[in-house]
Amino acid sequence: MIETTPVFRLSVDDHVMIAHSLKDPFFGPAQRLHGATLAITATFERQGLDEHGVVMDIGMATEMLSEVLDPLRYQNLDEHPDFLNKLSTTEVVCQHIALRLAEALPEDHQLRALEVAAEEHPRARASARIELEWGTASA
Ligand SMILES: Nc1nc2c(c(=O)[nH]1)N=C([C@H](O)[C@H](O)COP(=O)(O)OP(=O)(O)OP(=O)(O)O)CN2
Repeated sequence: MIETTPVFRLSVDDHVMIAHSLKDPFFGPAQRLHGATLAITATFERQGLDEHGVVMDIGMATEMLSEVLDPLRYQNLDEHPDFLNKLSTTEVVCQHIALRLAEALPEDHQLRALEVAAEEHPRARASARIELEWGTASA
């Protein structure tokens, strides 16, 4: 009989509309200013469940993701202070959201990782995963 405590994952979704330009010849026409609607999934991971039988409360996870996305909504990332002198690729946006979520977690979160995925269009997705150590994040 297998007795290992499972790793559980809870995911919540949201979306964010942004504009940006990717100022590197690598990106061809996307060097010009263009818009994107990113469908965001945040996944929280925990070994075992808490005393309520959950990874974390869905309402709390949904609210945290929404609050982290609020400063990005309808923004031109070329002008956003957190993306100055950065290429705001989907990967970099995922990293940014993941770090902000990690910072927003309560100190006693007991999670072991979180992951943020962004769907740029139905055929392209990127994600960033952060391993957590009880309140501290390592990228
Ligand atoms: N790994 C990534 N590659 C690209 C990203 C990204 O965020 N991560 N972003 C873009 C553009 O912002 C845009 O989403 C797509 O631009 P496009 O020129 O249409 O790029 P494609 O690679 O889809 O198509 P091409 O055949 O290269 O024109 C681009 N890449």
